[in-house]
Amino acid sequence: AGDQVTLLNFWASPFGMRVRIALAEKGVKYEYGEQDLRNKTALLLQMNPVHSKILVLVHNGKPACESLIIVQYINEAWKDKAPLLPSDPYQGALSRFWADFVDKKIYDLGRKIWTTKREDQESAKKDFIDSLKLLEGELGDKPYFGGDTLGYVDVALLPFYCWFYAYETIGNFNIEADCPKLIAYCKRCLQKESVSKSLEDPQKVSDFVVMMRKKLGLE
Ligand SMILES: N[C@@H](CCC(=O)N[C@@H](CSO)C(=O)NCC(=O)O)C(=O)O
Repeated sequence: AGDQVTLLNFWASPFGMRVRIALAEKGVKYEYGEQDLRNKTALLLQMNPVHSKILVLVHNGKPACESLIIVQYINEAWKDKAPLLPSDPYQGALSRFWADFVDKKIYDLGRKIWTTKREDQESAKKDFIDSLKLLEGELGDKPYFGGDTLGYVDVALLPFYCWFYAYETIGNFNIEADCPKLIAYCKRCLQKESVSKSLEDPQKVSDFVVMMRKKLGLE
């Protein structure tokens, strides 16, 4: 029998979408295990005992945790197609730098936009746009961050595109107005099936965030 691959995930998680894109790029079939984060199963706690978070990739019974580590694992475990990282060490370091930048900035600033109000939200919006502009500059005129094919940085960043509508709705701003080239890049990448089938519907994500804000007493 072939590889036994299971994903312990939460549908709206941009981290989960990263791994879904990577697995699709590699053509790896997997079982999907949606997790209820308010009522974590023994399996999730057993597979990620340190953070007890999603997502976890379980490959032949062995768990891998942390989305960017999982994407690198996928790239090494299934080498026969769609390399996600350059073989050149320096280019690899640059890719890891920008994926780390996404990890450090985009999730936290995006979360700040929907969990704060007034001046806190305004400063989060500014920092968020500043971060996207840096990424837009790094992309330049390349089709993908790593060059001619979809790679590690694209996998790290693209999932957040389906959260942009939620950020814009709650923050009352327009990302495309400030970062037209980055939005054009996101839309172009969505034409790839590995991306379109891994990202969730922006309206569904936005509805989820509004529900979370109500639960947090922010609306
Ligand atoms: N750095 C990790 C983040 C995972 C995470 O935040 N998972 C969240 C849901 S998605 O926002 C999670 O599992 N939260 C549940 C909890 O914190 O109890 C990664 O890259 O995989």
